[in-house]
Parts: sequence; structure tokens; C-alpha cells
Amino acid sequence: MRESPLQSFLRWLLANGVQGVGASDSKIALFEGKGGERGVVSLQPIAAGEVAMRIPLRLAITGQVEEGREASAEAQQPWSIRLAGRLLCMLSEGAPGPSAGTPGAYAAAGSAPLQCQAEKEEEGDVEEGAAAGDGEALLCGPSVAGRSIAALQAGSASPWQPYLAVLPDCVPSPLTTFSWEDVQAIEYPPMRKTLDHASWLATSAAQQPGGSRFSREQWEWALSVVHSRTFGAPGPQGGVGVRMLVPLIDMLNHAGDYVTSPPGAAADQPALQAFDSVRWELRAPAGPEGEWTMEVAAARDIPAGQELLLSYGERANDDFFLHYGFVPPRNPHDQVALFTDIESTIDWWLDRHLPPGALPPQRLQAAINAAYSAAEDEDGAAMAAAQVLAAVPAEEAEVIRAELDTIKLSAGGMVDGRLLAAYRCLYEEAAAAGGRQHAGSELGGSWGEHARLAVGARCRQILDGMPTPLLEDLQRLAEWERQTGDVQHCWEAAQRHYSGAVDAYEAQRGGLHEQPSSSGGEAAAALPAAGGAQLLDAGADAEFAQLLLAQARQAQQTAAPAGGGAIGGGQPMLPLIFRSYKKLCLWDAVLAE
Ligand SMILES: C[S@@+](CC[C@H](N)C(=O)[O-])C[C@H]1O[C@@H](n2cnc3c(N)ncnc32)[C@H](O)[C@@H]1O
Repeated sequence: MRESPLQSFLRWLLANGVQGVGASDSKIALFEGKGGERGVVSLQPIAAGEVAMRIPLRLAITGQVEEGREASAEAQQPWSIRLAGRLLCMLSEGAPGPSAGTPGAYAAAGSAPLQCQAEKEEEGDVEEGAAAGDGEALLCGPSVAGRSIAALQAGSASPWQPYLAVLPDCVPSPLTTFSWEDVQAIEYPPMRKTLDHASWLATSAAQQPGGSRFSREQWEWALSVVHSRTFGAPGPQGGVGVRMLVPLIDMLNHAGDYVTSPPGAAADQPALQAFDSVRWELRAPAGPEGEWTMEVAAARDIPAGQELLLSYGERANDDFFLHYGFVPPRNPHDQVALFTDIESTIDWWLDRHLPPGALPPQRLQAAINAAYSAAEDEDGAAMAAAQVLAAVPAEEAEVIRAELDTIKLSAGGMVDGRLLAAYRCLYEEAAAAGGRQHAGSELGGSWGEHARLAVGARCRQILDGMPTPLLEDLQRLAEWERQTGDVQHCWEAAQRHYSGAVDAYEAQRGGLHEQPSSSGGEAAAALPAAGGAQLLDAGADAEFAQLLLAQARQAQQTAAPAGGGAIGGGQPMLPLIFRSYKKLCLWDAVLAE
């Protein structure tokens, strides 16, 4: 029987010195679900601290710029375009260069060159090819724009071909798979803006010199692959240094922190639990003959039959949604953008609380200056950020700067300290000048109370700008939860809590009650059925492991956050899930008024 791409991949890993998987005594195995999603499962118990897999970093594909080429056009590109371009070159030309195989920072003296499984068996060691990994590779060679990703994957002659062949041919991210309607359904303006930027990135990749060798679709695919599978080594100046695709370790699915307290309970101090079970670390060569490796070790005892889950980081849902194509359940690290920067934060306040003439011009200017400098004092990350920004290309720096400038509210109710500091200054000035007469009830009795009211008012404003009311979304999601049995997000519990709380709030305000419509059923009907999974590890006792895996998947589906993996869940509902979490965060602040 012909070997599957995943089986060839496993043999390739073994041939190249990867430890932990594919051998008869391996404690872990790869599996593939019915929907095609892969992951890693334990076959035997793994003790906390035990290394489950170890990969030589010569197998990693990096976007690193070679020494001496820091001023080249390639070095000025955002990291994702560099790495995506490298990937496409490897797929189309099959001649990876030293920079792809042995990244300078991790180059290991005396490390064995990369092995092709077939060549290893028949011809012995393979010499590394010519430098297709460097930037110029993008500028030469025939156009492959008309060829599909699958054709590129299958046809590559690269020593990395067994890895390239198992990269997903479609990453379910908004950039690649969303229809116009899906994009409209996001409702949250900052994400629409981020999506526009991601789309522009794909356009600019295709338009760079040599970029038109690949089609827009191929660039989108490569960008979505690198965004969903890249590991970033810590940079020498802080921030992220070398980014790399690391075969096998990029098969680990995500689980992170999870809010375990019921929806609405103590929003400012949610009970949390971490569901990741493994961590990764880079290891320097042990001696002159050694090489850089990446290790994955158990973060806690892992029983047999459990999926190994890695935290992709304490990120807001925006990153998961945009780059990974899923939204983690009950993520305490989600955030909502309140303002794009401190300037608009202050302007909003002034518009709302200080009508023209309320303060003499000089005093007003002094209050504004004081607010800016109070906010600046709160910007603890500014120094470190300046160093990181100086070390990355201008376009990338612009995106990072915009992100750092954004004033956010976190899912736990924490507001950016810059806003609080600025509003305290403004409040004190306005109160001293008798501004309360102008400002109305929102000025409150103390600056703390005022800040809470002001943030609540801003959140309400953002909610009013989102077309669908929260309760309507929750009704659809609760219906979906009942249909699928996927209870990780606790939508039904959220619906119960928020319908009471929102109605009470609206009644108290004398406003209209939110009226859920009955449109939820259509979307819920389109949901995928939870599927079984298949083990792929050639070295494992397949029947036993299959049983363990089936048990693990069942446990994951019945015991809410137990696995946290949520693989294959909720894809058609993704925009609705994403926007609902934003609305929950906003409503928590409104209800705290
Ligand atoms: C680094 S890859 C992990 C391996 C991937 N499952 C595969 O089959 O190639 C990241 C991708 O896996 C999927 N994924 C990872 N963790 C997930 C989770 N908790 N829920 C849903 N999908 C997840 C997403 O499609 C994501 O873009």
C-alpha cells in the first residue's frame, strides 16, 4: 500500500534525528481527525518535565536575513512576507539554501545535513542545495502562478518536501476562507481594519520584485501558513527574534488559560485554569559537535491518551481569529479596543465632558498637557518598545506601533493605565473648575467612579455601533451549543446571565429591551458534526493508541474545557463567536457602571 504523506513525513523526521515520535518506543503519536486536522497524542504517561520531543533546528525553515544582507530589499520586508516567500520558493524550486536549513543564530558546528528519506536509504547523505532560501530566489525562475498549492506541494524537489507535503492546503483563516458576508458578520471595526491590512500584505507580497511569480492565492496560502505555524525565538533586544517553521512541533494544537467561573460572576476577578500541557524551549548545542534543538516538555503529568496541547501565547482573540482560524473558549486575555490612541481618548473625553468655553483656553491647554504627560508616565513599555521597533522593518514597526498605541479594555475588566491617568487629570481639572455642571452625571462623585462611568459610556457607544444586539447573538450560540453538545464556550449559561442583567440594566435606564430575533436556527443548521480521529504514527501500537485517542476525544467533547482543543468546532459560527466575546467584554464594563 502506498505510504500517506503523513507517514512519509514521520519517516523523514526519524531519518533526520527527530526524537520522540515514530519509533516503536515513542510516547507520543500524530493523529488525524476526520476533518483533516492533525495533532499529537500521548501513548504512554509522560511525567511533568519530561521531554516529549526534540527537533534539530537545522530542520526549521526561517525567515532570517543572512549576515551582511541587513540592508537588502528582502530585509526590509515584514517577516511574514520573507518567510512566506521562502516557503513558496522551496515549494516551487526545491533548492533550499543554508539560511533555510541552518539558520545563522542556530547553526550547529558539525550538525548532520538534512536527509531526504529516500535518498538516505539509497544514496547516503545529501548535500544542501543552492541558495533558494535567500531573497534573490524570489526574483528568478519561471512563473508558477498558475499552479495550485497541492501541485506545488506534491511536485517540490526540496529536501523539505515531506514536510511541505503535510502543510495544510487550506488554513481556515478569514483572509483565505471568508466570504463577503462572513466579513460583514464580524461587526467589530478594529478587526475589519486588521483584515484589510492582512489583505494589503498579500497584495504587496505579490507586487514586490519577483513576487508575481506566485499568484495572489499562493501568497495568501503561504502567509496564512506562516502566521498559523511560526515559532518566534526571543530577540536579543526583547520582542521576537528569529521566526521559524518547525516541523512536527507545529502539529501541536492550542489550549491556554480558561475562565472557569460562571459567565458574569466576579468579572473583575475571574477564576482561571491553564489547560496547556506542554511547553517548548530552545536548547543551545551541548558542545562543539552539538547542534541547536527545540524541545517540547510536559508542563504537568500527562496521562496516556491525552492530546498534547501547547499555549500559543496569552493573546487576545483577534490573533487567534485572524491567524489561526479559531476562537479559544473563554479566553481571559481577550481585549477590546476602546480608542486608537491616547489622542482620541482625550478628545473623546473633552467632547463629552467639557463644552466649549467651560475652561479658559490656557487652563484647558494646561489640563490637556497634564493628561498627556500623565498617560506617558503610565506607558511602562515605551522604552522596551522603542528598541524592538528600531530592530524591525518600517512597515512592521508601523503595525506594532499602532497596536501599542491602542487603548484597550481586557476581558477581566482592566482598562489601559494611560486612559485612567489621563482621565484622572482631566476630571480633577474639570471638577476644580466647576465642570460638573456641564458634564452631567457621568462625572460621578470621585475620579474612580467617573473613570468607571466614562469607560462604561464608551463601551455602550461601541456596542451601539455593532449591528446585532448581544442577546440575539447569544440566543443563536446557545442554540448551536445545544445542537453540537460543544459546551466549552458556555453560551447557554452566558445567555441566562446576560439576558437577566442586560434587561435589568435597560429597564433601569428606561431604554428598550434587546429583542433577540429568531434567525439563529439557520446558521446552527450548517454546523459540522464532531468527527472521529485516526492515528498516523507508524511506530505506535495503532489499535491501542486508536482506543486511547477515541477516549480522549470523547472526554474532550463531554467535559467542557478538559481538552480545550476545540478542534474542528464552530468554524461556520466563527465571526459570530468572535464578535460575541467582544460584546461580552463591553457589556461587563457597561454593567459595572
Ligand atoms: C500550529 S497548527 C496545529 C496543527 C494543525 N491542527 C494541523 O492539522 O496542521 C495551528 C492550526 O491548528 C488548528 N488549531 C490549533 N489549536 C486549535 C484549537 N484549540 N481549536 C481549533 N483549532 C485549533 C487551527 O486551524 C490552527 O490554525
